[in-house]
Amino acid sequence: MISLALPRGSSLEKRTLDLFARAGLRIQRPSDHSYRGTITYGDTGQVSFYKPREIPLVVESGLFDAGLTGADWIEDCAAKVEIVESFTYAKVTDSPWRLVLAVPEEHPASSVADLGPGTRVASEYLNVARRFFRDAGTRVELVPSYGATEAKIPELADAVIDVVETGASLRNNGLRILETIRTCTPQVIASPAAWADAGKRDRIRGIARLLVAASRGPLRILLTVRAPRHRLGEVRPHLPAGSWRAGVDLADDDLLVLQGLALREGLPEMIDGLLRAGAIDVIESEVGKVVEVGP
Ligand SMILES: Nc1ncnc2c1ncn2[C@@H]1O[C@H](COP(=O)(O)OP(=O)(O)OP(=O)(O)O)[C@@H](O)[C@H]1O
Ligand SMILES: O=P(O)(O)OC[C@H]1O[C@H](OP(=O)(O)OP(=O)(O)O)[C@H](O)[C@@H]1O
Repeated sequence: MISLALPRGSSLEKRTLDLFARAGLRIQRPSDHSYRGTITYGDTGQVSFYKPREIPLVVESGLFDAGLTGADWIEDCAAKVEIVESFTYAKVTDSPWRLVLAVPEEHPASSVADLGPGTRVASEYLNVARRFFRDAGTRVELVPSYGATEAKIPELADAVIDVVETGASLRNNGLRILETIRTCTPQVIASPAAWADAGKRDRIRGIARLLVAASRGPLRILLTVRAPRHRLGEVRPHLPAGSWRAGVDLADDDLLVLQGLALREGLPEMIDGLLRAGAIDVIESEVGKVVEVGP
């Protein structure tokens, strides 16, 4: 039986649960306010909901076999965990978010080196901030923040290190990015103890594989193409890479049924090419997930 720590809160909880659902990994809990539940994957595992910043430590210590949280908190905790997989969703977009150093629009600095000693920098990510300024050789005063970090300027701070996803929060608070410290993604992590256990490692890998399949599936389309056997040579170069022969049309031995996974981008041109090369029709089907065997 496996135990998982999943993120609680407005930023990662909903989209993480959506991903598990699309992966076919059923998480059940009595209500959205329950912090404990179960996951069904072969047998039944335990799921607990923790704040993203706490997850690296409860996984590192082995209290949980695995977890999912933001790379920013894994780095801030300097947690010794196995990074099993990364995804690209954030709170509202499907792109990585960034940890940035930001200052008011009118601030004269053009890089971190321009911040004078005694500059007050508010952040929730105190360890990342400490390492960043040490590496930059800049002495500042770090001010702990517990959220709404941009609001600390001007009373409590002169600059912030905070999360940027769409940039709306910085814009709305009259701030601009001075330096990007790192880009971050949600990551599946495993405890060193669970990773050393072949049975648990297999389970964690299996879960990660299904999550990857569910996150990539919707980017692709399954194309089913019917083409006369004698036109195969012309049609083949227009098929998606890695296509396969699915069979022969029941009504016509000379008609091949071909299939392949195509990316959504460039699909209209691919279909035009197939029809021009001799295909008699092309069927597009939505893909749920493509589970690949992996390393
Ligand atoms: N747009 C975003 N804003 C804030 N955090 C984000 C965003 N997108 C992804 N994240 C990531 O989600 C995690 C949020 O952690 P945090 O402890 O701040 O919880 P939260 O979900 O924002 O909590 P709350 O609901 O209390 O605001 C971090 O890893 C963070 O970087
Ligand atoms: O670039 P954006 O898309 O605007 O996203 C980033 C903002 O969102 C988060 O704040 P949140 O609303 O979660 O409040 P908090 O700071 O209190 O956690 C984060 O702390 C940033 O302020």
